[in-house]
Amino acid sequence: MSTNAVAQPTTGTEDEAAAARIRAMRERIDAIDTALIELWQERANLSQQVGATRVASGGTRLVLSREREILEKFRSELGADGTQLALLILRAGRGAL
Ligand SMILES: C=C(O[C@@H]1C=C(C(=O)O)C=C[C@H]1O)C(=O)O
Repeated sequence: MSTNAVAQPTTGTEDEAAAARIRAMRERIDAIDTALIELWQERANLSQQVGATRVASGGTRLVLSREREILEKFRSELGADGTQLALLILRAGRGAL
């Protein structure tokens, strides 16, 4: 390896055919992770804008009935992990209370 070579994460197998398949699947995983991060940030920004718009018009920062709907949607699609994920998503959109 030359001194400028970038270290690649190991595939965890010595089998070259399996390693090639793993590398290909990891490309898609990396693309999904990038999309998730972008969507996470876009959603948090939108959620904060909704809250600011509502407060500026005399409303409340949060609407708990709407948050319950979102929690239920994630729970029904993803089970208990969905509930935990939705709680994190909602928290990201709140910013500093
Ligand atoms: C974004 C909103 O404001 C708040 C944030 C929510 C969210 O992040 O989904 C949901 C309800 C509100 O507590 C909204 O009312 O839609």
